[in-house]
Amino acid sequence: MSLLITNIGELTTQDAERRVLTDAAVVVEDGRFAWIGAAADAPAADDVHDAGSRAGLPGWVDSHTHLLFAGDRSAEFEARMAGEAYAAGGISVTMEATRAADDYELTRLLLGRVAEAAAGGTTYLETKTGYGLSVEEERRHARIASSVVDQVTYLGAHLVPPGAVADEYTELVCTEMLDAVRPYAQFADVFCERGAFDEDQSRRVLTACRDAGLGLRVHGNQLGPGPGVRLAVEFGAASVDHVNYLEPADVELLAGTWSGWDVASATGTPGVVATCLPACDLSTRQPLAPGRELLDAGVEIALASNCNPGTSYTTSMAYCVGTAVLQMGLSVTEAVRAATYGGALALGVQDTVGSIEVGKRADLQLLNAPAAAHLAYRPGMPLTQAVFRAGERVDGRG
Ligand SMILES: N=CN[C@@H](CCC(=O)O)C(=O)O
Ligand SMILES: [Zn+2]
Repeated sequence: MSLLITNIGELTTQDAERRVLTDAAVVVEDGRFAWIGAAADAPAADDVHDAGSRAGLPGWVDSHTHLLFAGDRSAEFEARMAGEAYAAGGISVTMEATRAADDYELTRLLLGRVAEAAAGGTTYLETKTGYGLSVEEERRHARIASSVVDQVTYLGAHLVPPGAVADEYTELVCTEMLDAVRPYAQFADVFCERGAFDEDQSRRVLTACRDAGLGLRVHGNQLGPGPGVRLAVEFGAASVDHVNYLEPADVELLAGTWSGWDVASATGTPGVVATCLPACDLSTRQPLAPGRELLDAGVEIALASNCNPGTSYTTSMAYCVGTAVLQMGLSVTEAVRAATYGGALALGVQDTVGSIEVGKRADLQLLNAPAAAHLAYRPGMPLTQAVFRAGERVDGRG
């Protein structure tokens, strides 16, 4: 079966030339883009979807989420809005609630959040463990997550659970817990921050997970300057996430990892992606990550929702894109790229998703708007009209 999506008023491809086509069409065959061009030249297909002159763009690639959780932390949020600082310790509140939820309940909650993300245009999703924090619970969460999302990141090193001794827990994360989660995960992560894991503990986690064959990422420089970026670069991590407090040396280190990459043609060897999480920054009252500075230094950035109950309870990538344009100094094109191709780079799947190119998975969203600029021009409006993942509608409206 082939599908022609035609009458696309503005098509933002995010291909190597960053082409934006007008009056465009795409043909999908076997779940992949088989043809892209002017609507007037489009070949026939078995099925036709008329986009009604709407704007089309790649589906969002959300490269940083913590979707597997139960419980509510709105009181903690309210306290923060009244002036309290965010502290890593809140993670244990969610740990308790999540441990208490059975498989059925956790799967139901996860599916609901994935459906919400899809309705908002997300077509590729990563999620992390990190609310289990025991061998059996981390295994259980990884198993459930792997049956629902595209990629699972092992985050046993999210918090030293209450009552545990930091060095003993770190050893568990590096041995028995890692073995238990390994079959379900593609990446590993560590929350390298004051109140979570220090530099030495983070290095032990990254070493063990790298030796177990997992790709690496780091939660770094979120609550203050620290060693997160330096460690991510040292270990050749795929991404370092948060990056709110960067010293000039951190930006330089990150830029150095991109020396073998040609930004203009998106070819070469990718470096360490800096993942900015604007919804989290606003919800924790941290300075917004310096996305503009990073781009200007030649660093590829990603935008992600960081959906979690503590610091960022939203799956809305459109909100992140709008904020990046309105408050971080990115152009609409740069923000859309960071939320699509940038996310794909952070997850190592840029050859498969993240742009509209022949051969890639047919992940595309249509907006109830004539141009992608409306994402920032009309902030907060529910603009997503239709979402295709591998050529199939996933927005629940089709
Ligand atoms: N910073 C670490 N982990 C999450 C927050 C987790 C929580 O507070 O529950 C984040 O990415 O912001
Ligand atoms: Zn996170």
